[in-house]
Amino acid sequence: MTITIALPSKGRMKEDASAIFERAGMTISAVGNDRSYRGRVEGWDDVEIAFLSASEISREIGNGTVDFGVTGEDLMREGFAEVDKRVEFCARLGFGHADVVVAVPEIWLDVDTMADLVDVAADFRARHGRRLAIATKYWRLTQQFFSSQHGIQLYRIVESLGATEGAPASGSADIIVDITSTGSTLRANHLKVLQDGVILHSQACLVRARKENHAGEPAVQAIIDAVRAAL
Ligand SMILES: Nc1ncnc2c1ncn2[C@@H]1O[C@H](COP(=O)(O)OP(=O)(O)OP(=O)(O)O)[C@@H](O)[C@H]1O
Ligand SMILES: O=P(O)(O)OC[C@H]1O[C@H](OP(=O)(O)OP(=O)(O)O)[C@H](O)[C@@H]1O
Repeated sequence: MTITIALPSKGRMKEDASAIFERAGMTISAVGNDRSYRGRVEGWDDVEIAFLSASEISREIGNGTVDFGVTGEDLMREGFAEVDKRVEFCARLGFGHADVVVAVPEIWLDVDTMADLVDVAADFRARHGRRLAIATKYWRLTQQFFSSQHGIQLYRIVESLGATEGAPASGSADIIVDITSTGSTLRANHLKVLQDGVILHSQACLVRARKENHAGEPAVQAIIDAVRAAL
């Protein structure tokens, strides 16, 4: 059986992902020329590498079209409901750290916690004639956190495809749910993270698609063991 591992072909996780495999004793070389989207691993003849973007990798693992991948936990949890039934998070790799957070305008002086936001959402329609609007590209994580965990039902998600932090200032939304690492983009846009507003601490993970043909396949466990030993 050939085992396919999807690794980032570009973007912020590319270099660190390759370095982990190198340390794991799995040296990757491109098949054909340097711009090829296929690779192989020296000494591991039954393993092939597919180079994809981090977001494509999460989709391919969730659909089971690749066996393993390196991608952000946020992308997996946003992409698939009940993701732990579909995939196994085999290892947290120690890079690509970012938090998915709820952030509100700094000038909302009396809003510091999710409980405060529950009150704001409840009053919003009476005060403003419409529901609280949340800009995000993380609509699944937002719905789980607001509706299931905090019982907030009165809100509207405004899907954002970029520059989410600008939405409150431009008036297209009241608050945001987005990723932050250094916090500088939030500060530049006069937004603050709620004290209990971290939805997910994300980082790059080695993720395995739960596939029946993995049982009894020694190379599957060998890959997991090699990567864990490299951490
Ligand atoms: N400062 C950051 N901003 C955004 N994502 C970050 C940051 N730090 C780490 N990440 C993580 O990087 C991953 C996204 O990486 P990247 O933007 O390279 O991939 P992508 O979404 O596939 O790229 P593209 O949008 O170009 O297709 C996510 O898992 C995210 O959590
Ligand atoms: O907390 P910080 O360190 O400021 O990082 C957070 C910002 O970085 C990312 O945007 P980026 O400009 O990298 O582009 P992207 O959304 O295309 O990844 C992300 O979408 C945030 O806007």
